[in-house]
Amino acid sequence: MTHFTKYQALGNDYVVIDPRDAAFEPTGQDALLLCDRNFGIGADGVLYGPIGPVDADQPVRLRIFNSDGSECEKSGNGIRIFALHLAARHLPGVRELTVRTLGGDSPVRIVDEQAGVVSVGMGLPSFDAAAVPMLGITGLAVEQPLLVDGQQLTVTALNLGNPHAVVFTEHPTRELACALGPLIAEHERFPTRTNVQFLRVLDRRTIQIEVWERGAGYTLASGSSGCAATAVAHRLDLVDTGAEITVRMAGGEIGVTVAPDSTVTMTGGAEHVLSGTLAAALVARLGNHADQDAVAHSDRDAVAHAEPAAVRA
Ligand SMILES: N[C@H](CCC[C@H](N)C(=O)O)C(=O)O
Repeated sequence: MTHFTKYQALGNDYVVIDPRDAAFEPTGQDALLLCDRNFGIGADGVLYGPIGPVDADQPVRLRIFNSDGSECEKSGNGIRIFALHLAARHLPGVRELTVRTLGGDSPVRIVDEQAGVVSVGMGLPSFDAAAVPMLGITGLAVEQPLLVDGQQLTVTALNLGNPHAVVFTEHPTRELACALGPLIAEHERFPTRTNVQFLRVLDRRTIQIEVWERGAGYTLASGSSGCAATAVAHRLDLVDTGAEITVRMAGGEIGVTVAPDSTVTMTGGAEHVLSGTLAAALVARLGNHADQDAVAHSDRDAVAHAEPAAVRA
């Protein structure tokens, strides 16, 4: 029996596959199928962990996949969700732990398990173009011109474990995110693609963003995006240092603090939505099973081709 759980954080939803419940380690193709809202469970991404021993004093390993099957280095909402899963299943009563992803180690504090409130140290942003990576410039990727579909935009790009590109706008809307997001996310100057935020600073303690995620498309919220946008507003001295900045997103709000040394901390909610069991026929198509037959492959191809064009547009 392969069990899964599903959580959402401000409408950004993740399927959690726990190695204790699953006889397979998901591949990108598996994530694509699990995230498919028609052929699978439906989610913006898949979290696979804890990988290896679980000990509150040691970093706990997590792999993160986007809904297009790509693996990403980090997810702010994903780490908060994973922390709640760990607290519920593996580390009852533990309030502080470290989550290790491809994007580095994130210190986590469970502020209120009942309410699902978790705080995550998201690290130090790097605005160095080489670190983002953003091609075509040397030095800082701050307020750089970017030609998108004949339009000259100004973007500030940064790496916070994963890549982000922030565009200021007076009117952050879903329509704008869906129109320009994919063009920036897939722009040739971002060789590893990028998450994209459309940012409006409302006052020195409040910002608003709309998000186009690399590998997932339009999402209602993104933790790392909220942190990236706050870091950009902070870099340009538009928000206060050391104060909790409220980040408004379509699915809800998180709080982000930029410390005097520029490290970023995020606090926000998440909740367990459902637990379920994957059907045996579906499980047979997941993981690196030696017995996969041609039918299983063609099924998965069908799912891949059924992905909405917008996801990879
Ligand atoms: N939803 C995530 C972002 C996932 C990042 C992913 N889309 C990528 O870097 O490819 C978050 O809350 O931070």
